[in-house]
Amino acid sequence: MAKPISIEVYNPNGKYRVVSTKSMPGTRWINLLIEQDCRVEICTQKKTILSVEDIIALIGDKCDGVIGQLTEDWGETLFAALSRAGGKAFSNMAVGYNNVDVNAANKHGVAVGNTPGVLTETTAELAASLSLAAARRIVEADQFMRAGLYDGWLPHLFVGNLLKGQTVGVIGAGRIGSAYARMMVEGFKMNLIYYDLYQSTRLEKFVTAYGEFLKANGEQPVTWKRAASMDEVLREADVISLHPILDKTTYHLINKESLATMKKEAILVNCSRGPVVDEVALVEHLKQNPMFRVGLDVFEDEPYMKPGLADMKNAVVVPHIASASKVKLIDT
Ligand SMILES: NC(=O)C1=CN([C@@H]2O[C@H](COP(=O)(O)OP(=O)(O)OC[C@H]3O[C@@H](n4cnc5c(N)ncnc54)[C@H](O)[C@@H]3O)[C@@H](O)[C@H]2O)C=CC1
Ligand SMILES: O=C(O)C(=O)CO
Repeated sequence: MAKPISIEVYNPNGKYRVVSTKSMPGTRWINLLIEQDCRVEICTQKKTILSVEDIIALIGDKCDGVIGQLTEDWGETLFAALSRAGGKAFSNMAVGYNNVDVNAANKHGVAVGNTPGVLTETTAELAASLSLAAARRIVEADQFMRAGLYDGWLPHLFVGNLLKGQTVGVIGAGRIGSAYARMMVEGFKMNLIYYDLYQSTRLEKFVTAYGEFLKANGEQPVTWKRAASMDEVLREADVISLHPILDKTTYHLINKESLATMKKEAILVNCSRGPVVDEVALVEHLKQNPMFRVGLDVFEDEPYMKPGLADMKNAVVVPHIASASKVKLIDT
């Protein structure tokens, strides 16, 4: 029997009981639920990742809906528990929903929601930040400075990769991948090569128009290419950013073989989901190729990194913070 879990309650006499497994930013979502006659219970337990047992205890005997997080395993066990408690809706506070077994939810008559579109720019901006940090060796240089090792300017000190005129490769040119591509093309005048199951006509038009603008101003125009295979992107791009969904087709999309296909001095960025990259193979590749650099927001076994990754100077690692940005507050 799981221990009772601490909660904060809003609108205790509401007709529908809605549980949120975590406190979330702002109050607008709470007010919206209250307007719909919901009693809102927010889990305040000081534990970053709740277990299935913890969530079953939160659901209890009567629960109409749950708002959950990407760190939780929403499969058969939880949807069965929610359905037994009378639950009809589950909302994943995330764009990616690889942690949710939608078939199990359907089987138990629970509707599933996620948050597509709200993190497009913030995630693309972090991917751009990681691309720059890796290209210009920002973290290594920062550590060198703080260690008191800087004893004067030198022509070869922390030479990195100039992005202008290089090729950016995007794998998964959906909302986030396209936003990232636009930033890199427009911001750094990079050429684009992308691979996706679908054509991104808007992105192609954007690069064409920007190329024409540059040409009209006497500058080298940028170009785009839709690759027929992922390997084409891996072979040709200097910076490769991963933005597909995580499913069976993208699990370990980047593995020993695909890493070997990339340029020796390429930069790989992952802001999608950790298991898109075989992290053990990546660590080995980083060891063998010191000029190959990587920027990672997500990891295969979050919150852990595979052995050796933390020691690699050619890796920039941040703890899944692509969504962690503030916009002008609308409700305080
Ligand atoms: N690091 C973070 O904090 C965040 C990560 N994400 C991740 O980013 C992912 C993408 O988000 P969006 O761009 O909004 O989704 P989206 O659905 O607009 O784009 C995903 C793209 O991947 C493509 N794709 C699917 N399978 C593929 C394959 N086998 N090969 C190549 N392309 C493939 C799809 O056709 C689609 O264009 C989410 O599913 C989520 O996992 C999203 C938000 C924040
Ligand atoms: O929304 C998502 O998919 C995230 O990864 C949020 O950080």
